[in-house]
Amino acid sequence: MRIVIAGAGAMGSRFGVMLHHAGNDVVLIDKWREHVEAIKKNGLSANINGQRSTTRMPIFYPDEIASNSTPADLIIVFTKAMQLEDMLQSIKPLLGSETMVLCLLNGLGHEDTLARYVPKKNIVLGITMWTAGLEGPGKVKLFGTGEVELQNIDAEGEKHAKKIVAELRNAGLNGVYSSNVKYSVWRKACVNGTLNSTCTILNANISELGATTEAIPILKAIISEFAAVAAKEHVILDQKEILQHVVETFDPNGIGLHYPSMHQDLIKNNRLTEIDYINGAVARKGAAYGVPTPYCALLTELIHAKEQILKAK
Ligand SMILES: NC(=O)C1=CN([C@@H]2O[C@H](COP(=O)(O)OP(=O)(O)OC[C@H]3O[C@@H](n4cnc5c(N)ncnc54)[C@H](OP(=O)(O)O)[C@@H]3O)[C@@H](O)[C@H]2O)C=CC1
Ligand SMILES: CC(C)(CO)C(=O)C(=O)O
Repeated sequence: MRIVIAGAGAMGSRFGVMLHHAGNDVVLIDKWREHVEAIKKNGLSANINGQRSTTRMPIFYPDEIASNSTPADLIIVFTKAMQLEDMLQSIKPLLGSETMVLCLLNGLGHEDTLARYVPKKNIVLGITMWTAGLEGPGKVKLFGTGEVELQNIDAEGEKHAKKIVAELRNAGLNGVYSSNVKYSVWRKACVNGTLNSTCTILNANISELGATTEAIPILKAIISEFAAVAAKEHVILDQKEILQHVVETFDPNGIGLHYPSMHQDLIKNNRLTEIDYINGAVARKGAAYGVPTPYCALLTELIHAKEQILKAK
């Protein structure tokens, strides 16, 4: 399969490396200059569960995409939520009538952005519990395990979405076809809504947060706000099962030692965060539906305040 990874940061690098090793023709697109130059010169260096290896894959800046490029079979977008629109604009030459676009970004509402650039029959939406971190330009750290749940958003796309699941399984990425991706997205948003902003404010990894006596009451309160807002959109969340799913992430032998991507963005890299697409989205929707969301609203304000204190860009 000719696969383009649009946004080859931490997660794009993970998916790029694993899909390349499974025999796909993988091309990376990114705009972080030092990272792109390092990969062009030395390949992508990955520390995979303690074993270092180098993978050579073509990488381009968005402005290097020629207007007469051959369309990709599959484009996996892996920017931050607030960068998605710009990326979709840049990759227009790679979008053919048969090009499927898979979006696994954290947060809510990406299908609306995608639908402005991609026909609905070609959009595949999903979530992932894989993790990844950048060690520096051209260097990624890929620890632990994970899976991908995905589904076409239009009935016409089902055959293609199932083919993507097979391709992800072949690459060891543990693809699963979701029968209700809207539910999967809200369930994953609960994971990010409980872990990402809290670990960022507390400067803690997931296990450290989980070991505090405050963790469970805070998690329960946040999940109940997500559930009340999701119900207004006809998605009925199983709060007990979701709490259990989040508690499982505390395990240090799983992803417990991971610092959520929001922590990597703000504390490690001084970057703006995706808070407006996670707790911020729930607070906004809550206000519109008349549903109180005090935890989500406060967490959003605290993260924005921290972005300002740290002068994040
Ligand atoms: N990291 C993790 O463990 C996990 C992350 N996620 C989600 O996956 C998504 C990606 O996260 P992550 O990989 O951590 O993010 P990164 O910041 O590591 O990677 C995003 C990359 O895309 C590049 N980029 C953004 N916009 C453009 C553009 N218009 N043109 C070209 N390149 C662009 C960025 O460049 P630049 O740096 O110059 O902006 C950056 O290198 C997010 O939604 C995140 O929440 C989900 C599960 C786990
Ligand atoms: C790994 C996980 C689930 C942690 O919240 C994540 O999605 C992230 O880091 O953004």
